[in-house]
Amino acid sequence: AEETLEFTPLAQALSINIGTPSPHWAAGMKAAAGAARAAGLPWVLDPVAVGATSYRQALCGDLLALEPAVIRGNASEILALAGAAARGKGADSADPVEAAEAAARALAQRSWAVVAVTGPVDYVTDGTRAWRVHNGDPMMPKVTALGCSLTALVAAFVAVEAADRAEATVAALACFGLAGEIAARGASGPGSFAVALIDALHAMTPEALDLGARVEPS
Ligand SMILES: Nc1ncnc2c1ncn2[C@@H]1O[C@H](COP(=O)(O)OP(=O)(O)OP(=O)(O)O)[C@@H](O)[C@H]1O
Ligand SMILES: Cc1ncsc1CCO
Ligand SMILES: [Mg+2]
Repeated sequence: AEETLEFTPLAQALSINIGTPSPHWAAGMKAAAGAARAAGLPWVLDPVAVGATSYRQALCGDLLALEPAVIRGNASEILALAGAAARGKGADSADPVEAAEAAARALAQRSWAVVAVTGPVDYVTDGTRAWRVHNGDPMMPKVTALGCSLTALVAAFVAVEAADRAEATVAALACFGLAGEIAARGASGPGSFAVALIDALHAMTPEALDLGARVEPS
């Protein structure tokens, strides 16, 4: 809260993750989102476990009013954010991605945001266009906070491709999922997988992403 007004304009994009909220953090999040909006910077929202508590629900309501460029969550989080019934278990999803597609479209249409629902096959929509991203590996949901990491990567992609936030989001999801596929080849469990994923992201090239991305319009 003390620094966001000065730090935010130094960035080209902002990622806000409500993972462990409290009033002091919430004030910092709102000040940062407001500073990003004032500076014309895109910002990305990760509504961690939003359906689990009324405090998170209210905080996300306040943050939505500050116009995120992209919202990235699992199916239960997107359902809860859109006001629909969700079965999320804390930060984990208990709903299939398909169950949140209509909620994602509705959320995108009533806000300015591109909405990404992640899971075995990811779904991205700007309210009009939509895509499915097939990249990923079943080891990914066994490492908590990979969704949070992905939201930060979405912010990085939006920072350099602000002209089309939806395409930037799709590319970030394909990149992260493909890195997961590469990491899984050499990993023996979630611990070595997490390390290998960082290495695979570091080694990713535009050519490898073009070859390995599995994206379809929906
Ligand atoms: N069963 C699966 N198979 C393949 N990829 C998956 C699977 N589940 C999730 N992923 C991938 O894992 C990444 C993180 O998405 P996920 O939906 O698990 O986020 P999340 O629930 O917000 O995670 P966290 O809250 O732990 O940060 C995405 O790239 C997604 O495509
Ligand atoms: C960032 C964060 N904070 C609590 S859980 C978590 C990751 C799961 O979303
Ligand atoms: Mg999450």
